[in-house]
Amino acid sequence: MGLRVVLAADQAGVGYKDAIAERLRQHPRVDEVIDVGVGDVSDASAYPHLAVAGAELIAEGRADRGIFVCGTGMGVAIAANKVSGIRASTAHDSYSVERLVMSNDAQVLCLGQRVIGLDLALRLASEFLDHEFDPDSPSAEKVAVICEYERDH
Ligand SMILES: O=C[C@H](O)[C@H](O)COP(=O)(O)O
Repeated sequence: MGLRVVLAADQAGVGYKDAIAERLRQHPRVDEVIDVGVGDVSDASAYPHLAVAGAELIAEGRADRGIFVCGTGMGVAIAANKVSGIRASTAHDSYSVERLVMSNDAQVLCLGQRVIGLDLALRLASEFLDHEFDPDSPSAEKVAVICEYERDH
């Protein structure tokens, strides 16, 4: 089965979010693109509303991965990480995107529209979906520490 990918952005990230949506509809690993908004640049909803809405879809098992965009990629990451079970980070280079999945088993990649160019954002979004966490790798027990903390607090 392919991936269900949820996209979210505030008005500072909606341009890249829409471009990524178009690109991901052609991605061989993507079955479904779920867009939680904002719909256009006139919507001034604050980034935490969109990031939390997207992260909740993943936490509820209704999406597999998320790509969230704001001005820097940092606000949506901070907000998404407040949703229990979600691991999200900004990553603006290929190596970090690879390790975001392979080391951290993150479900959400966050990008900053005011920080990187569109071509790089599109490439990183695609690469993020090409990586698959190995639950038998040595990284798994480190991720488990995060999950245990969340469960116990
Ligand atoms: O992290 C926050 C985002 O970059 C957001 O798009 C812009 O937030 P600001 O208007 O508070 O700078």
